[in-house]
Amino acid sequence: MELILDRLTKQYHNKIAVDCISLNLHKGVYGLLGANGAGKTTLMRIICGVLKADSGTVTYDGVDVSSEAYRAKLGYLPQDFGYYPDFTGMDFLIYMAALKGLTKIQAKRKANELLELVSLKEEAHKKIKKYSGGMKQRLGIAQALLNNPQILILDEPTAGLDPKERVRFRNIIAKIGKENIVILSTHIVSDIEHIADTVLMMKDGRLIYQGKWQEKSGDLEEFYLKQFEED
Ligand SMILES: Nc1ncnc2c1ncn2[C@@H]1O[C@H](COP(=O)(O)OP(=O)(O)OP(=O)(O)O)[C@@H](O)[C@H]1O
Repeated sequence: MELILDRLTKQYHNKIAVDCISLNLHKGVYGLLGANGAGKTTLMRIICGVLKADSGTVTYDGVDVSSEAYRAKLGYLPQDFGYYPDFTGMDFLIYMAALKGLTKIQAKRKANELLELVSLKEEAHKKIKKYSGGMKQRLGIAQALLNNPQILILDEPTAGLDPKERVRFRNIIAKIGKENIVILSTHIVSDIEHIADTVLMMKDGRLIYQGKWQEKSGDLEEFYLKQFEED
């Protein structure tokens, strides 16, 4: 299980959003930290194959990001995920499962299993427009897991969650990260300091820090703020 980013670069007009990023990722939770505009979304969209890099490659166990085989291993929750407000959580998952090629029976079984995982079983037959922000995010994670992905990409998944929802969310991610590669982006240090096995920090399109973060390394928030002090 190895995801390799090799010298990824992406430029918009005269702005370099991702600047020669190389990384080797294995099983575990990666917390991608960076201020607004650091390039997190651009990088994640490249890893998902939604956006093509100007140069560089993304491969998973040797399979290129542009291939169907790669996509089959990928789960993605974008920043602005479009839900269908009049669908129930269950209908939505079954619909998304059909789009991903599951049969009706598979879809039903998987939807039930995932609703359980994200603690939405009781709300499964409620319309999404009645869901709280946290419930929607959990449903978003569930849809990203429909194809049993080995790579799970979550773009700012904790935005707008209350503290209780954050804890619940962390527990779900920690569980998934035991067996898979999970990359989640945020600009909130406390979202990742307790669950990320590896901290990645981006600034101006570059990776300025990568590594484990433990108590003895000091205060992550302090370190993070220091990187942005001159701004
Ligand atoms: N489609 C685009 N056209 C032009 N510039 C863009 C485009 N998308 C992103 N950018 C610029 O590229 C840089 C990186 O943006 P990106 O969205 O990847 O950052 P981010 O770290 O995800 O920020 P945020 O947390 O605000 O989403 C920013 O300066 C942004 O303005």
